Amino acid sequence: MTVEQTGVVAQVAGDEETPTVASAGDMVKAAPLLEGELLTDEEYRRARSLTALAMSRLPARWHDRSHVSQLRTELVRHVVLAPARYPAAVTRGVPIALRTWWSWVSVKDFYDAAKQAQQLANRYEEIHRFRVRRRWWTLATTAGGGGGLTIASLVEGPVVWWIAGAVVSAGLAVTGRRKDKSGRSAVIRPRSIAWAMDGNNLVTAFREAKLIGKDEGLAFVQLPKRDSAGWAVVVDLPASRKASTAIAKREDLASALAVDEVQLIAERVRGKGGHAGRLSLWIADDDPYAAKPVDSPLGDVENWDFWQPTPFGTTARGQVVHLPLVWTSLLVGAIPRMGKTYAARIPVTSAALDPHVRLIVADGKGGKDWKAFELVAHRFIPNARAESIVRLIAVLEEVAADVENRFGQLAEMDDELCPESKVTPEITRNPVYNMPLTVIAVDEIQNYLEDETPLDPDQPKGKKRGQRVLELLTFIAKTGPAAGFVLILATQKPDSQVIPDKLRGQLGTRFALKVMTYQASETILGAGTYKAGMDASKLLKSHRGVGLLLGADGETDLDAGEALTVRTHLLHIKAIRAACHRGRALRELAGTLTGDAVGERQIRELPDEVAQRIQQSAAVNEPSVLPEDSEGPELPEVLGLLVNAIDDAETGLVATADLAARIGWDAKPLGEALRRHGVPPPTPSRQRINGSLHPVSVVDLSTIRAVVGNTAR
Ligand SMILES: Nc1ncnc2c1ncn2[C@@H]1O[C@H](COP(=O)(O)OP(=O)(O)OP(=O)(O)O)[C@@H](O)[C@H]1O
Repeated sequence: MTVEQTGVVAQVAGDEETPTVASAGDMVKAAPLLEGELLTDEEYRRARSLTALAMSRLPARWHDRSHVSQLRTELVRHVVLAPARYPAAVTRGVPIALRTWWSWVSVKDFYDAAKQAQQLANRYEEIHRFRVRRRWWTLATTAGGGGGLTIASLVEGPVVWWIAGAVVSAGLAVTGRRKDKSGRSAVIRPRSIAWAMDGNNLVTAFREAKLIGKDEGLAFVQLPKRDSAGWAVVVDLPASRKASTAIAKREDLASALAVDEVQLIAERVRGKGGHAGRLSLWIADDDPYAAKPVDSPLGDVENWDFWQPTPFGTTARGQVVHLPLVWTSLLVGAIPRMGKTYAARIPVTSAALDPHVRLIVADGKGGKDWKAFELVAHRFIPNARAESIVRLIAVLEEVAADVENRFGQLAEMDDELCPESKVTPEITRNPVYNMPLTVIAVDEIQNYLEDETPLDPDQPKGKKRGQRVLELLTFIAKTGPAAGFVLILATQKPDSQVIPDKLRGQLGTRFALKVMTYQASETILGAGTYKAGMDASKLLKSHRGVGLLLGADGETDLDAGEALTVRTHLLHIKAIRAACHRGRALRELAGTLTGDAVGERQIRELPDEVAQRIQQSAAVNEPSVLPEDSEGPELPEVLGLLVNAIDDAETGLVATADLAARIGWDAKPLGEALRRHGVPPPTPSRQRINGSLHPVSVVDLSTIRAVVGNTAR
């Protein structure tokens, strides 16, 4: 028996009766007698790594005790079925052997090749010579073999014939054996992961998933071995096969390996030692997200430096994922109750714990989820009621002015202090410059963006409040990061109407928890992510707090183009409140508690020149309104009618039939007229919109606007 202690391997002397000592009639049991050799830490480590190395050389199935019973079952099955299978295999083998012999004796390959090359007449004599020679060979072998066996049987008895028969029948059985197709049919029990990890089975799985061709194989860079609660293996795909394709087809591979896709973690090996065809697989024994979530370390820390990446969650393999947010912004999206607010609050809590961060929080849901941040927030918008939306607009205008102002200040600073026209930790922490890192968190952002109330009550057709919020957020997201502004936006309605491309494109880090459709997943993660195998609609509803994290702007350490599946740390409201109390105390000490948190609710007005610049920035992205007087003699009739029929706030796709009804036309002539006047249909031209059961013909309003704008110019 070996007892393992840290750094020590001791040998127990045996299992003899433990010595006892008699004292005053009592029998006292002495400690077991140990005999051992003391090892240094280094020797112990080396011994362990040699064992691990030796283990890794064994076939994967031998690592796993549970697999033994599966092997036993398979063996018993083969033995039981053998008496029935053997004669059948021999029977199948006879015609195959005869066919093969006939093909050889008639020199079929040579004959066919000559015929195909139209050389049969020239070659016939040669072929005939071969045929005669092979017939003689057959005759000689049969006669020789038969004669030899007859003589041997006269000497040794009939056993010779039995042996010869056994050999020939075994040969025929091998020829006629049914080549088991790999796959589930050959296995009567569910396959274990250890079984799938055996080299050949892994190659078969890759073939079945169509990740490699029938004749291709895998090169094992690291043989399958146990790695925490799962199996790890690194393979090189055949030349020209890409690891990214394998990642995109993870579900097919999981099916071929007979595991749930949540158990299969496939990653490219990058950097030194990696290349585009090197794939690392980790297959968890069980659902890695079923375990208890890890508590956030932010619950325990006294303070935090927001310049440092925030611990955000863990991967399936238990590695901690840190989220750097300076220079970038975060978008979190999911269906309700999947952990969106919990996820968004993690970086906001780390900001609350840094006394040099200015916090602006808008809670579009309006409840207690964000209330604790009122203790530290420079601006706090508690809900999405009318007065709150008006205030949010004013707050964002104040921020936009601050963004502009900071760039002016940075331009004036000496090169030593500001080498790159960007804020630095020194600048953001020094109250003299008044340029703290500023985190703007907006939960349930759709409740603000969908507000259709006109900004100016006297102009009912003018800009809507939602449009204004979008315009300001886009401006801040686009211009603000270098000046120290970070946006953290969360929504339970991730569609392109709510988060248009022009805003989403500015948010460099995206976290998609469970959503219902792959389109919603793409709205959060970005176009092309579904095709690359990133689909948050495939996440399970039981996996709260689990999402795909993608760094899309190269500013973070996250891999652009490859989302990481992360389960967020758990940070309950109680811990957040305590963190906010600590953050408030730290701010009081540093003299950085400002704004709403100390009752200073007055908001500065937006200077005219900044308002104009925001306007210009919004106009570059998309003309938000149709040209005022675009109804002129040169505007075709259909476009003239549409100018009046389309609301300024409307964007995106509209059903052609709907648009036609507004101007009293039929859909078909409208479609034809639009095409005639240079308004091409979107791709695809028929789509499901507004919950329609079937795809309907659609028109893109921005294309109409662009054509009207060009025609009217
Ligand atoms: N990392 C996590 N692990 C386990 N459970 C979590 C995790 N994060 C959040 N949850 C659980 O998920 C539930 C929903 O979280 P949250 O309130 O953040 O959802 P939401 O998406 O914001 O919902 P809603 O849209 O209704 O506000 C919470 O009860 C929480 O306990």
